[in-house]
Amino acid sequence: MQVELKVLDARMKDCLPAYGTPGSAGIDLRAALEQPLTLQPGQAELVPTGLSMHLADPNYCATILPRSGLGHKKGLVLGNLVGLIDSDYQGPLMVSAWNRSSVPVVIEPMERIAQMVILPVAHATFKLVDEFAPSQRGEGGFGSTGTR
Ligand SMILES: O=c1ccn([C@H]2C[C@H](O)[C@@H](COP(=O)(O)OP(=O)(O)OP(=O)(O)O)O2)c(=O)[nH]1
Ligand SMILES: [Mg+2]
Repeated sequence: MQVELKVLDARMKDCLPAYGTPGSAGIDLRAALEQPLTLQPGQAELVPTGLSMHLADPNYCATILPRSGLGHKKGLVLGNLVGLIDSDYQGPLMVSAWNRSSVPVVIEPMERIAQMVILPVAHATFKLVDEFAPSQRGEGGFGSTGTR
């Protein structure tokens, strides 16, 4: 699919979003910062990506996810846990960077801090009923199947 993209920070022209390998699901997003940003333990800040994007097709959305290495090793994850980009959103793409670790984390300008995955979306309509057709699970949930 082709998606319209605007470069809001001229530095991004030299590193337009792209899949790292043919099999990559995510596109890394960079921090369009003027100077390094230090996040204290527990601190979250909105970091601009220097880009805006218009998916336009309501059958798709984009999600912003942590990068595994940063999330696991440094504790740099997302303040909203997962970012959801609506197909009609045209504003600046932002990353809520959250330092969930117990030591300060420094984000360098243009560092790849998160990744974006574009996903299909189903739009439901809801039909009110009094009873559901029986299913194997029924109302069991929240650990009802045990751990082994
Ligand atoms: O990590 C994120 C999450 C959201 N957005 C933008 C795109 C998205 O389409 C819009 C609204 O996001 P969402 O619906 O999750 O936030 P909300 O708090 O419900 O705001 P709104 O009332 O604007 O829908 O904000 C980002 O740039 N980065
Ligand atoms: Mg919303």
